[in-house]
Amino acid sequence: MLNLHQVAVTYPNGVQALQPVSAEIPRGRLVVLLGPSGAGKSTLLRCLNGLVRPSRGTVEAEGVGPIFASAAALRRHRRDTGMIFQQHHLIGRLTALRNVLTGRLAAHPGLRTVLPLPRHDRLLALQALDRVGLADRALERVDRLSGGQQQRVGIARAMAQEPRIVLADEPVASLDPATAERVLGDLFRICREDGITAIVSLHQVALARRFADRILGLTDGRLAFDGAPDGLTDSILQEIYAGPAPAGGAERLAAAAE
Ligand SMILES: Nc1ncnc2c1ncn2[C@@H]1O[C@H](COP(=O)(O)OP(=O)(O)OP(=O)(O)O)[C@@H](O)[C@H]1O
Repeated sequence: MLNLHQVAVTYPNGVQALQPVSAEIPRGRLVVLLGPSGAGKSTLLRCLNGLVRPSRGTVEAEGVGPIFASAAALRRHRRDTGMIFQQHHLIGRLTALRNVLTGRLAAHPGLRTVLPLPRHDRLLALQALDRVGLADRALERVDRLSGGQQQRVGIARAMAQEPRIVLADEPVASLDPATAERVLGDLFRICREDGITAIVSLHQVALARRFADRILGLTDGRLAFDGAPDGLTDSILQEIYAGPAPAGGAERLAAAAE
């Protein structure tokens, strides 16, 4: 379970990126964050992984409590939380397996991180690659893989961490539509199989409808929609993407609906 209570963020430059947002996300739920550029999706994800400390409000995680209460709480929460990024943040010259193994480092604090990881970790990493269909590419340099395969390695790295929660910031934004759908399908399938809570920001409404149990729609830092995909009507989409200002609204809505 993840609980956001009145979470608001104002950056030091005065930008109010998030107005008070509250949401309770039960364990295992697959949540998609939608909203136009600048709506606050990344900021919300950064609050959920502890990279941005909210100016107001609290974030609570199951088994941890308020994640900003202490350095130990934040560490515990981060250990439970796998991250997937748009540009994957992989190390190109290392093999897929070595990249996935970095997902195991958090399980070995201190000196263990400079020693070879135990066989158990290598097995977990290989299994994670197998689940995204890349076991046979385990020993290949990551920079020789396609964009979709690299993002699958990113997913495998997050899964090797054995997380309770996965946070992904536009994980398929740089992939072609067919690859994006397959990669996202893999991510949500694994999360569903393992009961992992997933919170994923996307720009594609169709993919959100297809994969999410629940959609959070942000506009101008405000939660404009919180519900099942069925409830995401055209007028709500209009509100999320077009916002109160008409300039450019129709184009943004059309682009998002593609
Ligand atoms: N580190 C920062 N310092 C100051 N302002 C920031 C910072 N990060 C984001 N912002 C501002 O906060 C607002 C929300 O940005 P955020 O990146 O959360 O939106 P987003 O919905 O993820 O957008 P995108 O889809 O383009 O990634 C924007 O106005 C942005 O310019």
